Amino acid sequence: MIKFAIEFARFSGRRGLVTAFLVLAAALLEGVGLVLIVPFFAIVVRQDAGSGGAAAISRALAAVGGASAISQLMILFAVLAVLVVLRALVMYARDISLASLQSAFVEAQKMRTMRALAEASWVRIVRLSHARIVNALGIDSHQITAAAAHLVQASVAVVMLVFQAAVALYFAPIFAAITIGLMMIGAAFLAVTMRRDRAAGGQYGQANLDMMSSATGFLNGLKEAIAQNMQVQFVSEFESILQRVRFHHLDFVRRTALNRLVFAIASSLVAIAMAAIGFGLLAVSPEVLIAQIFIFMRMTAPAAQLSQTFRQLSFGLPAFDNIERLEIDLGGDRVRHQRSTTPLPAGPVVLREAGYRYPTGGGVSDVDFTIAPGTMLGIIGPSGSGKTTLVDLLAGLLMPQTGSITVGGRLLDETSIDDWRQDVAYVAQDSFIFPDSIARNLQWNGSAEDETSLHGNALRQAELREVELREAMSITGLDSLVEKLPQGLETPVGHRGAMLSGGERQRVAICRALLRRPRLLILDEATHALDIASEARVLEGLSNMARQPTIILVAHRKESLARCDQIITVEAGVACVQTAMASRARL
Ligand SMILES: Nc1ncnc2c1ncn2[C@@H]1O[C@H](COP(=O)(O)OP(=O)(O)OP(=O)(O)O)[C@@H](O)[C@H]1O
Repeated sequence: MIKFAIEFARFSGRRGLVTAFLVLAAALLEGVGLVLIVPFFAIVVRQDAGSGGAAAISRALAAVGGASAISQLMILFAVLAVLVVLRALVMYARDISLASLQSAFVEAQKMRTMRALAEASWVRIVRLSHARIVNALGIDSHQITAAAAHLVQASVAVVMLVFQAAVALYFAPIFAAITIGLMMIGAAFLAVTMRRDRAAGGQYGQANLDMMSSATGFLNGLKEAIAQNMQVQFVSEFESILQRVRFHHLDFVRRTALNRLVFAIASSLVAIAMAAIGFGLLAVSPEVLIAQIFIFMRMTAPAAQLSQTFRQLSFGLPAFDNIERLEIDLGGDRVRHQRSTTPLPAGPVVLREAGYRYPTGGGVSDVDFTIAPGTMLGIIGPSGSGKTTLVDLLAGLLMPQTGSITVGGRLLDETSIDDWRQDVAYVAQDSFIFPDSIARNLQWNGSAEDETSLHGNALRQAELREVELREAMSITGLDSLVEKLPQGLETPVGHRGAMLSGGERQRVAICRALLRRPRLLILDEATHALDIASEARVLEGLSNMARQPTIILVAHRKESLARCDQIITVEAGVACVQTAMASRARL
């Protein structure tokens, strides 16, 4: 909790100080209103306010012209009315300030998680379940929003309580001391309960994560599930997880409600005991006794609030721990290397004894070959032989554990990898398609803005982009598809491109990759959904491009590799190079 509080305080900075000032001002105004209760009672019951602070207020009222009880009451009402308005204004500013602080904090948390995800290495990302990330940005963040609110409420309650305790000590020292003593005992019990609440919050968080995993699993396999009538299984699994979520939540709510009930009963009993002792044993005057019991009751409210708030905070804190663990798992704790701004030199991609092995033993070793710029390299091999690992090394998703990869003579390492990725376009066999129009999907290519636009020649740039778009659409055959569609490029493609065929989705993905103007285009079984003739047309178009990128083509069909200048056969993690002639002869 202290860690969370420190992080929140550090984030809040000057804005936090202003908010704290408003919180304090609201508490002070509440306390001043409380002080006026004693003279009110004194005036109503009789004209003697006793001694101490109450008498001082009474004397002050008399001095400002309140000679009679009625005029003193009128002055008190006027002061109270001003205080109520002032307090309402301060609370208005306080609530707005608190809410904006709280949402800014949660927004910053979410952005940190998103950045950690964006900057994480591929090795770390593949180990994580998507549900964990979605859960962190959804339910966990929601819990943190609530925890931040509870932290602020707890600070407000502490300030109010301290102030009210000071007022109570001044007006009714014995009763106030008894109340503070009782609160200390309550605090000791609270510490024990908070540990239990934190454990309950952890179980609740785990149940929510399981729910998210089940939902994403179902969504990812929706088609297969429906086709095989497996919805019932998913639904019943989901239902049992929901029951767990409900159980942990209700258990916590039940315990906090019980806590509130016990607190209310105990404080009422203490108030009755105070009245009995004060009136019977100590012979305290009725107006002073009523005022003191009133003050006691007012003190119990922030105390009860404080106890509830601390419990809610403990219940919500595991979400903060989850996000922190997620960021560590994503590598958020590691120091980012300084990004290089130097483009990689032109020249071949050279692999020298490059290797990458997963802890399970899979991967590739001792890979040696050179890819000349503008050539087409084919990669073939049985399933699980290491093709994807080799491609991930070339794309810079994995760093070689042994040997090296150079581009134009420059070593691919942490300092050059971002520049290299700028030059790479990667198309997977099931590329991601956004639930938007074809045009919007093509715009998501991440290419750098053309230099000409920086010099104000936007029209020229638009013409260039138009020419490139037409060329890319013609190579991929997307032009004839778009012609047939009633809304053309503006046709929506549905969730994950469900309104397109597998081959059409691949055409969109390759077209999008070409618009990136890549230096290296990786087609990782990216044409397998096209029929042989269509695939041949796309590959022919690619090899006839005016500015042909270096192309790496991973394929299972031997026909797909007919245009390759070089073919790598990967078997059990060992890559064997064949020249074009030899490889075509073997195919
Ligand atoms: N993230 C990973 N962690 C552990 N082992 C992995 C990981 N990714 C792949 N492997 C293992 O490494 C080996 C090579 O996998 P890879 O994906 O490179 O093969 P592939 O030739 O691309 O297979 P396919 O044609 O079926 O896609 C396999 O035995 C696989 O189980």
